Amino acid sequence: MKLLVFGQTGQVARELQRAAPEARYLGRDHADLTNPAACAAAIRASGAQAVINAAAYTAVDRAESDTATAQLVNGDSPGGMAQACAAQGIPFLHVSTDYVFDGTGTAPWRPEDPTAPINVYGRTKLAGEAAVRTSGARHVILRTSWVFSAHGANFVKTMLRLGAERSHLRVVADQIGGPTPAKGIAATLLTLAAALRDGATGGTHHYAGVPETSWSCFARETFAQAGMDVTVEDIPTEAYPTPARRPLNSRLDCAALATDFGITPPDWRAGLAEVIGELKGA
Ligand SMILES: NC(=O)C1=CN([C@@H]2O[C@H](COP(=O)(O)OP(=O)(O)OC[C@H]3O[C@@H](n4cnc5c(N)ncnc54)[C@H](OP(=O)(O)O)[C@@H]3O)[C@@H](O)[C@H]2O)C=CC1
Ligand SMILES: Cc1cn([C@H]2C[C@H](O)[C@@H](COP(=O)(O)OP(=O)(O)O[C@H]3O[C@@H](C)C(=O)[C@@H](O)[C@H]3O)O2)c(=O)[nH]c1=O
Ligand SMILES: [Mg+2]
Repeated sequence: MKLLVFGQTGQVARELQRAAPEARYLGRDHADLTNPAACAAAIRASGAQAVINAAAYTAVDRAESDTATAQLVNGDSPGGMAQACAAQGIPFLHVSTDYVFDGTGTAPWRPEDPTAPINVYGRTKLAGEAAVRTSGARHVILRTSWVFSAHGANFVKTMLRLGAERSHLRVVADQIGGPTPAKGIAATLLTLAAALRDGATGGTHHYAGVPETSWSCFARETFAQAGMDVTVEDIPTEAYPTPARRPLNSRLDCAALATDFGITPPDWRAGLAEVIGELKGA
């Protein structure tokens, strides 16, 4: 299958490159997501049989003050890509986030549950979802959460960096979710791209790591696996002020993906061991 991917340097894009090196990857210099028309034109010129968008504006705090850019990248360009896919008659796969939910309650969010983002990043990602759904393209919107890998910026790498400088860290313990290895997201996207090509009905699906955990427990497991002697103090969200509000309940119910496609949630602790091994080898 001739596959076109938006994104080259991001966590998911890097894992896609490993799993599907034959696909074509467009970095910022080839397709700038602040320019929706250019993204659509890149698809029309590509001759691709399916398109994956693995690029996004993911700086959650910066998005609060850089709203227009976040909206173009997360909202408008995915819409332009999906419309171009609809016109070409090819499927479009898009990645979204737990941050489209408001984080109330403790039940895992199902794909059809009401969305109500509480920060700019989440609102712009939700706008992207809506634009993809109304484009007329056969599509999958794959929501995931708390992505980590050996590449790019993520919580694991932040913790390893801070833990090398300090023996005591304070980390929020009341935001609960599923850390997700980028490698598993890439494999899932490739499986779904093949299924769409073969005529599967798409829709909105959830894919996140298990078991559910807090950021502070995620940090502790990171230090345990890395063999670092760092104590992690549990703190409430209020004790770690940030420009963007973050949902307390980021649990994603991934049952539909298993029922429809046989894809089950990854154990993030195994994914973490792989990533730490990769970082140590680097
Ligand atoms: N990271 C996370 O924790 C989560 C991510 N997601 C979603 O998963 C998907 C993949 O995220 P992830 O791999 O972590 O992303 P990263 O933050 O690792 O990388 C973002 C990618 O988007 C690219 N990008 C940003 N702005 C532009 C632009 N204007 N034009 C072209 N490219 C641009 C970046 O390119 P450059 O290097 O040039 O800046 C980079 O390749 C996204 O849709 C994201 O919303 C969902 C849940 C959690
Ligand atoms: C560095 C640090 C962070 N924290 C908190 C802040 C925050 O609540 C939590 C995680 O921090 P991050 O900056 O990694 O979180 P954030 O960038 O908001 O992560 C999110 O990114 C976007 C793209 C998504 O789609 C989400 O699924 C989620 O992964 O940890 C501490 O409590 N102590 C610390 O020392
Ligand atoms: Mg971040």
